Amino acid sequence: MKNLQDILYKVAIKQVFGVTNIDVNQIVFDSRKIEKNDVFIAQKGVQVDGHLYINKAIELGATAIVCEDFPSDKKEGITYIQVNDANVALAIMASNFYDNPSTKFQVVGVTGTNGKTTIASLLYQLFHKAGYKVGLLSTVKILVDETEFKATHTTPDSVTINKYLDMMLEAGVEYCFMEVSSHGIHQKRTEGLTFAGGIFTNLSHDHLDYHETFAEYRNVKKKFFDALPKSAFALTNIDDKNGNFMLQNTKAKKYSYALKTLADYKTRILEKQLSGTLIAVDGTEVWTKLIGVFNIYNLTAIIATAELLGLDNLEILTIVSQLESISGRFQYTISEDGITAIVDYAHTPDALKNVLETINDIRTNNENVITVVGCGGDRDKTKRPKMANIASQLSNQAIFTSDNPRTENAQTILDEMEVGVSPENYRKTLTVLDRRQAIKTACKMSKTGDIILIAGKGHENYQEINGVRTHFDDLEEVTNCFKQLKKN
Ligand SMILES: CC(=O)N[C@H]1[C@@H](OP(=O)(O)OP(=O)(O)OC[C@H]2O[C@@H](n3ccc(=O)[nH]c3=O)[C@H](O)[C@@H]2O)O[C@H](CO)[C@@H](O)[C@@H]1O[C@H](C)C(=O)N[C@@H](C)C(=O)N[C@H](CCC(=O)O)C(=O)O
Ligand SMILES: Nc1ncnc2c1ncn2[C@@H]1O[C@H](COP(=O)(O)OP(=O)(O)OP(=O)(O)O)[C@@H](O)[C@H]1O
Ligand SMILES: N[C@H](CCC[C@H](N)C(=O)O)C(=O)O
Ligand SMILES: [Mg+2]
Repeated sequence: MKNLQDILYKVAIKQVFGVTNIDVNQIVFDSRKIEKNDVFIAQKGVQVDGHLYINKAIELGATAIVCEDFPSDKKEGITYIQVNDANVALAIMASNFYDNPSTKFQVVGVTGTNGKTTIASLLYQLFHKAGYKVGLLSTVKILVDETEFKATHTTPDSVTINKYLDMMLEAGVEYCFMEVSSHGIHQKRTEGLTFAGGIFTNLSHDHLDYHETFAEYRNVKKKFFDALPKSAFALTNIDDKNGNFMLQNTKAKKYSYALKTLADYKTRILEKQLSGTLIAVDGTEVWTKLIGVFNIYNLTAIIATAELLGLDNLEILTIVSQLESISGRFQYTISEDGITAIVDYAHTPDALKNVLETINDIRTNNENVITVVGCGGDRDKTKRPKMANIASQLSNQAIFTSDNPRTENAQTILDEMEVGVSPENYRKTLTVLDRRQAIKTACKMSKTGDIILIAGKGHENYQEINGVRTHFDDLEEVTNCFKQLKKN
């Protein structure tokens, strides 16, 4: 139980009806989860308006309501609090409820279109190997020291974030690395948190269904840096054309990293292979198992962050050479016949282009690159033709298939992808609706030395069709195909 007055500290309140000096059980924003003496926050969502569920919440036991508009029929004995922005109020209340855990240890946020999971997870690994207790909030999983929890979002809602930060504190965690998605910033899920630092990776096309324009998407990302406190560091990739823009109005101490431009932290690539990359950091040569120029950007951000958080330089570089790649990020397996299959979470045009360029860069002979790729349903439709164009342009064979059609018609998604293929590349493309069959087709079409890229799902272990998720794992599928082919 917490006193409502205490958890309302710093919330911009417009009007109060009833008493605030009462004890509340939990902060809940979904009426279906209300229990006795909870406080219900009514959010104006994307699908529905939470204000419609105020009375339902009261029926189930809510004693206090936080909302943007007062209902016309206020119930006796219930406290109503009117706020300007229910999402902000929720975030501040959630932080207060757990006694502001983010102020008590170092929380670092990573934002940008691609590379958030990679950077946050590798920072977790690095600090863990350096002997610290670490926390992670990522697309793939949540880690409280070594205990793993399932992630449902890249950036969870503010109650969930603070709940895990509190658990981390209890477990003696000193550093937490978390992904900060554009949806998260826009829906104020990270409002009220005190960050020790912020990292910008890059900005390219994604989520233009939600943010409508690229400028709006870019401005949302910038807001994360605008809100950083003076005590924090703000680290940006200045090789990215929006790198400087992100830090324009931040109060935090500004730092930059790059591979090309002059920057505070700079890395040079010396040698690229399928087994890893040789890099030079401040004149020291380091071998890393990570592959692809984009991953060297990620690594540079990681090295800079570890330094900014006070780790010893030599220790950082020693650990960097031991870092393991993240599940579903350029994860590869080689068949007995010498066919390489790479599973990668590239689900944006830029990521797909980077991964295919990396593959083309490291392949040593004239073997074929076969790409299996799809685009998610109920997501940015303008990505579809672009991704199909990139896949067909940069591969010898592109097989378009399904990737979580969700509530959309899977064939329609494929039709929308195909529109992006230039006429000279038509002959290199094929559509196979069923992802399992598409992977099988790729395996059958390949011969020794060929590289199969299976893009878009990475670590995901499901395929979502019409709201139903069934088990599906790209790596598992291709491994099975390899075994089958061997038998035949
Ligand atoms: C588009 C989007 O971001 N939606 C998020 C949003 O849901 P919503 O606005 O649709 O909610 P809604 O259904 O309209 O309901 C509005 C309010 O009424 C409440 N309600 C609703 C029904 C009811 O019976 N009672 C009730 O109280 C809801 O709890 C909610 O508070 O708020 C919910 C609660 O926090 C989120 O779970 C939900 O994430 C959905 C599931 C989602 O898929 N989000 C994705 C797009 C997302 O956030 N992705 C980013 C990563 C993107 C990336 O960078 O790649 C992420 O951070 O994960
Ligand atoms: N720095 C980078 N620049 C461009 N592409 C990258 C970078 N890092 C990773 N990628 C590509 O993007 C894919 C997704 O990487 P990652 O999961 O780290 O990104 P993310 O930002 O967490 O994505 P999400 O928005 O889904 O959480 C990778 O599989 C790889 O193809
Ligand atoms: N965070 C991204 C992941 C996309 C992954 C892809 N497999 C898909 O389902 O579209 C999103 O929710 O848009
Ligand atoms: Mg992620």
